Amino acid sequence: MVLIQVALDVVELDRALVIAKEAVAGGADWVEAGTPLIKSEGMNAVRKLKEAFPDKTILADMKTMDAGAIEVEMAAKSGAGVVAVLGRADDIVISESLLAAKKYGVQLMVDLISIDDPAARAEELVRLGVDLINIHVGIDRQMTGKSPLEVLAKLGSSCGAKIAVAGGLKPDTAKEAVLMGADIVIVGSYITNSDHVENAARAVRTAVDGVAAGSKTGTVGKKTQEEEIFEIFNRVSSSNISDAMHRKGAMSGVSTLFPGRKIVGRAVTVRTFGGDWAKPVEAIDMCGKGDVIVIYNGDRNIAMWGGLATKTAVNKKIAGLVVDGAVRDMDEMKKYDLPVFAANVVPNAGDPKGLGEINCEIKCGGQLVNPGDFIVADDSGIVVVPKEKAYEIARRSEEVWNKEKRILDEIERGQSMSSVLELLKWEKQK
Ligand SMILES: O=C([C@H](O)CO)[C@H](O)[C@H](O)COP(=O)(O)O
Repeated sequence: MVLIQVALDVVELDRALVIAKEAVAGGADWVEAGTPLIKSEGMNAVRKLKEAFPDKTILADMKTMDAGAIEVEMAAKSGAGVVAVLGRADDIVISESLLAAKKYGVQLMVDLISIDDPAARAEELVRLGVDLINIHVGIDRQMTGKSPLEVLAKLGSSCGAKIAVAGGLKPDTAKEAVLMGADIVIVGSYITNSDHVENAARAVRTAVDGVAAGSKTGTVGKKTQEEEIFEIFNRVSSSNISDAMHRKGAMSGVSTLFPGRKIVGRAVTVRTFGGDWAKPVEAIDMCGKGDVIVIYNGDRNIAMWGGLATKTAVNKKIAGLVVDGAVRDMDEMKKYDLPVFAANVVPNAGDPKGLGEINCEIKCGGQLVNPGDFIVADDSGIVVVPKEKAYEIARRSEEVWNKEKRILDEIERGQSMSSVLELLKWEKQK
């Protein structure tokens, strides 16, 4: 039977115990004290998990790089049945860890996270006596689109050890991993950030067991990164994205004119001056469906956009308009289905002189915007996501969104925000 290991990558022990209970109820076999939990709570996390689940295998994800014997001993004596060390550690560390594992009657899992040639390292590890290897793509690399299935595919049919797979797995990709030979699927955030942990664990269990029962399975429908970016940005908020960008990227002094309307799209940039509306209007013709016109006007007291331009933009199915400047004809714009974000609304407009340019780097709301950058704008504000980082930021903002959903769930269950987040414990030490 394929095993499901729930990875408790949370820092609060109380939350970890609650999540573990629900995950086990949903079908998880092994319970992992994740590295963040171990760093936060030490071996107490392993002890408490073993106390709570005496019949379950507890894995301590130590990510050991040195002093393997001591770390394996520590985890084993605390109740771990499996201890995870890093495959990047020296062979002597692996050998010492294996000796300690045998001495204390526990299994050793060796994690191939960030290994350049996983197939070659797996062979070396098997020669050292390792019999459980984790094909793992870490959280940060996942944000750049890397998948453990790609690594698993390179490993070939068998490397002579049992194979665990970890790294952003969900029911469909867990199923793929089993189809590709995985013996253990390790699932963290899909389960731990779910607002219904038991159901999430059960979805993985059903997917995995379905393969064992020979259920038909197609390959995972691979969305393009662009499709994933749009799907995520349409779901998360500008606040989530700002958090994912460590509070970078948010415009100032520009806000929505029509509350409740959201923009997600790629920027067509325009630089113009003092209300000159020639380039802004010409830019409409250069937009594709779903693009966002982003304008720097340099003067917030003379309009360079109004009702006629808005109607033209709607005809072109443009996603929205963001203006570091003024617009006018609110009465007309209200009739059209175009989200508009601006710095000011005035009745006076400039002339079509043709100064400025289209699709150059501009500053809008204090933020640099380049053609093709992603713009996400909602009632909380406007964030600019550089096109070259868009996939990573989308995935990170999805993580933020998932975590907030989980915290909200606990607040809805009656806990206070400060207790859920253990604020007093994590305040900067005085
Ligand atoms: O080991 C892990 C990661 O390095 C954080 O410690 C995770 O447990 C592992 O990646 C599984 O978690 P997800 O990737 O969130 O499924």
